[in-house]
Amino acid sequence: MEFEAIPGVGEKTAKSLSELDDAERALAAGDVAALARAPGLTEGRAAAIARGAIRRRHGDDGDFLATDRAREVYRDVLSLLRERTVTTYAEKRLETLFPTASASRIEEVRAFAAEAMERDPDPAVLDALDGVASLEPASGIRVRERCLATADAERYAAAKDAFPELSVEVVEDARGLAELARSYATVVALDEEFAGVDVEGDVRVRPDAEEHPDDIVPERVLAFFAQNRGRIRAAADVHEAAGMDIPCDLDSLRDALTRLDDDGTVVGDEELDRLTNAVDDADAAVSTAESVANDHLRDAIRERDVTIEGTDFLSLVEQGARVDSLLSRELEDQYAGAVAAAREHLVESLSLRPEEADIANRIFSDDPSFPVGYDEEMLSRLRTELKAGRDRRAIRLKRELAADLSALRDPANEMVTDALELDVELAVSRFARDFECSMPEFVEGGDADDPAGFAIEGGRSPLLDVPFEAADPVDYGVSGVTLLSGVNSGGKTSTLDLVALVVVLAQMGLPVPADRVELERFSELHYYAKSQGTLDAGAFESTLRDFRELVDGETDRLVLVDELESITEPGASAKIIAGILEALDDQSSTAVFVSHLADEIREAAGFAVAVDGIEAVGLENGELVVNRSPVKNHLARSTPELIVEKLAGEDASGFYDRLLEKF
Ligand SMILES: Nc1ncnc2c1ncn2[C@@H]1O[C@H](COP(=O)(O)OP(=O)(O)OP(=O)(O)O)[C@@H](O)[C@H]1O
Repeated sequence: MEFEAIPGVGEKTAKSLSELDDAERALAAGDVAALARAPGLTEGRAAAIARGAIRRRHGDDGDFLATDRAREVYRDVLSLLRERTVTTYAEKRLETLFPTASASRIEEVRAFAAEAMERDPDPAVLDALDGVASLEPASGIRVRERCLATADAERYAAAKDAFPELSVEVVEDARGLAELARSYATVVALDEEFAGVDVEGDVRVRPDAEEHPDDIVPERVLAFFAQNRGRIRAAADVHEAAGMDIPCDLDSLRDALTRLDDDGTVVGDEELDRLTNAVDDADAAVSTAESVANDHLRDAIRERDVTIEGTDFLSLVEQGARVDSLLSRELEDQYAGAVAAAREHLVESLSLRPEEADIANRIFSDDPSFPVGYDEEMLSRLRTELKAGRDRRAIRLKRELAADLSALRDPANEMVTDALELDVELAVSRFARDFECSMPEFVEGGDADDPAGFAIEGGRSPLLDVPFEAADPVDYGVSGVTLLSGVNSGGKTSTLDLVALVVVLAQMGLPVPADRVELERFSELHYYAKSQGTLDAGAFESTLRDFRELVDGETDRLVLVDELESITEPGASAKIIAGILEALDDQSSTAVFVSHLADEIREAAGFAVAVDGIEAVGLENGELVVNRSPVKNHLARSTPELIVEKLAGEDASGFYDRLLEKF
């Protein structure tokens, strides 16, 4: 696959993607977790790459969100969804959802969302999700006691690539191999021709090394599991809490994980512990054993009366004999007892096995001496023997555990990926539940004269500045081009926001916060927020240029414009808006223009522009009581008109009545 052809993928990223097994499948599936496993790719980058690949697959040009305000609404939607994730992965994965005009993409996400909405956001599952994150390749492994050896330059380069944790050495012949075997505990020869070569040391011939990396470097899989242990355990907990299918035997997985230390060493093996302790304690034990022997002998001497005949004594003195000979003559048994006690102490305190005890016993000599001393050389032999035993045991355990864990690597990856995907689904499910959503229905686009537009029943926007529970449900539908009039603060802007939100969600393939929604599949969303006041000539000109583009291009757009009149003086505004409406009407767009100049625009327009109105149903304690659902084909009375009307009712002078007639 040509990774460079994916938008935003440079050469470096393309290279790291191509190092990934199965990158094509991951891209096609938008599998951010798998993509994030490529060297040097973060989840955020992976999400962007997946988004590009998805767009390409569905022929989406990425133009759906055509204005800043439209993009803002999408960002708000993403925030609402992201707030409902537990893992960073799910946050990033949600960014692969985007509004689009592509029917196939919408359908794909709708199928996912429909399943997601069935998911039960059980607090126990959410709790367990807290510890889950994408698995990371093991890092920081450096094995010094093992090396690879080859006589072949190509093989050398390949092995260096495949086994960055090991030294790779070039050897010419058996002699070279023998030399290496002296510096490394284990040498793995890669060339077939070394089979049967007889050299001293631990030399293995493995021409198939690259196919069995976990055999050659068991540290790799051990470090992978050690470094990702928390995440894997959490993913297993998620599976149990959510009742998901588990792709391996959990007890064996958990058991294997408890046999691993954080740094990838194997723990919990009695024999290894015994050997490790024996190596560590050997010096101290010998020194204690020495004291034991000396105490023993001292006590024995103290308790004994040594009788020696004068002639014997004289001859001893004349021979220049030292106390040793006296010892050997008179106290042989006592010495033997003392040494036996020392040996017993040594063997017992180090829990030595018979072969090891044979060496240990020779640390104390059978020849009597006082004080009792020990043989340094023998002690060093014991130490070497114990160390070798310990290292053999450790590597054997590593190999065995690595073999168990190798088989669990795929299931562990699968469990973590599934748990992370579950978090994405649960975010959608919680969104749908929190905002009482339903799945929108797409209807055919209608025809040029009568676009299908949208129809919302019981829509409530989670983006309002009031709590969601306090939002009044809004019913509103538009097909074709419409003006939306209404009292100040009646909810016109909020209505446009709701329409934009619903359409963005629907075209992302997601459920919408309404009882029922029907809409056509719009080609683009153009949403213009209210301008902050009269524009200077330059800004006004560029706004007009924007609208020139708006009326020229794709059909079936949804255009939402909030109080465009404020950009310039009212008379000119009405004429400009009327002109834009005419052009939009010609190209079967659906448009809602919020305006206080509905009458003037209608007059200036060359066709019958529909006007809907958000009405105040009255004044209550000086506050407007508003019906938030726009009334179709109804020019809403303005706030001033309502107030004049109220005053007219309270005043008999006739002044307010005459004012009222002017409206
Ligand atoms: N559906 C609703 N439910 C509850 N409150 C709402 C709803 N719609 C709007 N509001 C409240 O009314 C306030 C004013 O709404 P909005 O700004 O949309 O009115 P507007 O008609 O656009 O005002 P203006 O005439 O100033 O442009 C909002 O800030 C919100 O608090």
